[in-house]
Amino acid sequence: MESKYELSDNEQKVVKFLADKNEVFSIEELASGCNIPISTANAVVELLKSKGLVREEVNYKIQYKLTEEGKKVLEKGFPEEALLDALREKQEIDMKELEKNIDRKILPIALAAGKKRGLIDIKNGKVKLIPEKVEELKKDKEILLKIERSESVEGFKERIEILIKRGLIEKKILKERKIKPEAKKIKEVLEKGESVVSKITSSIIVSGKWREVKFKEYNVEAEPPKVYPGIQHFYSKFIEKIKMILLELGFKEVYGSIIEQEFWNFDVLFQAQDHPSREIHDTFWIDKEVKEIFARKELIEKTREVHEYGGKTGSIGWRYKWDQEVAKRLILRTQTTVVSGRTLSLSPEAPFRFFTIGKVFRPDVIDARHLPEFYQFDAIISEKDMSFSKFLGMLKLFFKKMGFEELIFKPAYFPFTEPSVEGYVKIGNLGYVEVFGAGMFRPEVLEIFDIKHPVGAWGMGLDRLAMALLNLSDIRMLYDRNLENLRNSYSNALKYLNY
Ligand SMILES: N[C@@H](Cc1ccccc1)C(=O)O
Repeated sequence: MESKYELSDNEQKVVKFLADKNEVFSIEELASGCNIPISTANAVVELLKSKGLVREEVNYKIQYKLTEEGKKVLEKGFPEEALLDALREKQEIDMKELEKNIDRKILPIALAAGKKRGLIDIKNGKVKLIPEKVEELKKDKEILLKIERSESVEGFKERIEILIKRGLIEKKILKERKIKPEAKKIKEVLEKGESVVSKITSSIIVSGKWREVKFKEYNVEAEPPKVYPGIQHFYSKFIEKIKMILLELGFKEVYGSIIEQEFWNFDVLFQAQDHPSREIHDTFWIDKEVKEIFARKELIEKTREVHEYGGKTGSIGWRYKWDQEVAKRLILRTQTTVVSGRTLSLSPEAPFRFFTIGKVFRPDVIDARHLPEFYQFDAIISEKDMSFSKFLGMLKLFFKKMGFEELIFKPAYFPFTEPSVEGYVKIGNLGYVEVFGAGMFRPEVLEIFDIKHPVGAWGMGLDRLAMALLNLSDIRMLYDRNLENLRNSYSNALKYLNY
C-alpha cells in the first residue's frame, strides 16, 4: 500500500498550496487556488483526508427559493385572491354571480384553492367569505416576498411548510464543506515525502525517467464511475404491471378521449344534472360551445326518459326536466368510468371483461397528495348470471394478484352503481387504505345502454396507490424530472415491481 508520504502530482499541488496557510477552504476555493478542476479537488481531498493531511467540516444550511409557480403567485397573486375582490362588498354571494365576475378559466381553481385554505365556505350554491383567513393570505404573500428578496423568514416555519406543500417554495439543504489543513502533518510530509507518478507520459518513457520514478500503486478497491443507462419510468412500469394482471384475467383494454361531453361523463351514468361533482369547483370545462350531443338519437332519448321518470325501470328517476344544454357541454373527463359507459353503449354481449387506464382531471390545489390531473383505472365485467358476491370474489382475485392478501369492503354510494362498496387494502405500515370504488351498474344505467345482463364495475385512482406501494412520500415524485430523485424512486419501486 501507499505510505502517507507518497503523493501524486495533484496531491502535491494541494499540499503545497495549503502548506503555509491556516484558514479553512471550500472545495471551490481549493480548486481555483491550485488551478485544478473541482472534481479533481474533490478526489484529492478524499485522499488527503485518508492520509490525515486535511480535515473536513461539514455544515448544513437551509435555503428557501421560490418555484416557478411561486414566482407567478408573487407577481399575479394567489388564484383565490380573485374571490376576495368579488367578496369585498358582501360577505356572501351566489355562485351564479361569481361566475359572472370571475373568468371561467380561473374560477374553478380559485374556488378549490379558497376551499382548501378555509377562506370560503360553499353551501347551497352560495359562497361565504371567512374573514379571519384573509390575514393568513396576506402573511403568505409577505413570506414569498421575503424569500424572493433573500430576507430572513425565521418564525414563519408553519406557513412555509404549507407553501412548500403547495409547490410555491422549494427547500434546499446546502451542504458546505470546509477543508482545514493539518499544518504539522503537512510540514512533515513535505520534508520527508517522495513524489509518486500517477500517469505515464511519453516523455517519462522517452527520457528513461521511468527507471527512477516511483509509480502510484493501483487501488483495485476504488469504486468505478457509475453508469446509468436509460430505463423505463417506474410509474409506467407500475401501470404495465396492472395491465398484465388484467390481461391474465381475460380483460381487454379499451381507450377513450380526454375531452368529453357531460352527457358521456355524467348523464349516461345516471349522474343527476345537479349532482355536486358537476359543479364548477369539481370539473374543468372547455371554453368552447358545441351545437349538439354527439350520440345516437335513441341513446339521448333513453337518457332523458330515465333521468326524468325512470324509463321502464320501475324507478322514479330524478324527477326534473333533463337539460340537453347541460349535457352538451365539453369538459375534461373527471372519471374513466366514462370509457366504461362508452363501451357499454356499443351493446357488448355477455360474457365480457373490459378495462381502461388513463388521465382524469379535477380542479385541485397541488400539494403532496393532490394533483389536478391523475391516472384512473376502470373496469367492467359481465356474465349472464353474475351475482354481486361473485363480482366481489373477482375483485379479491385481482387484488391478490396485485399483492394484497387482505381486502375489506364497506358499503358506499356512487350514482351509477347499486349496491356499491369502497374497498380497502392493507399497505405496509399505513394500515388499511381506501383504494377503489365498485358496484353493480344500476338498472337505470343498464336501461340507458339496453344491456340485459348484470354488469359489475370498479374504478380507482392509481397515483395514490402507486405512492403507497412504491414508498413515495409526495405524489409529485411520480412526475419529477430530477434524475437523482428518479433514480431513488426507481430503486424503491423495484422491490414492488419485480414480479
Ligand atoms: N368513478 C368512480 C369510481 C367507481 C368506478 C366504478 C364503479 C364504482 C365507482 C370515482 O371516480 O370515484
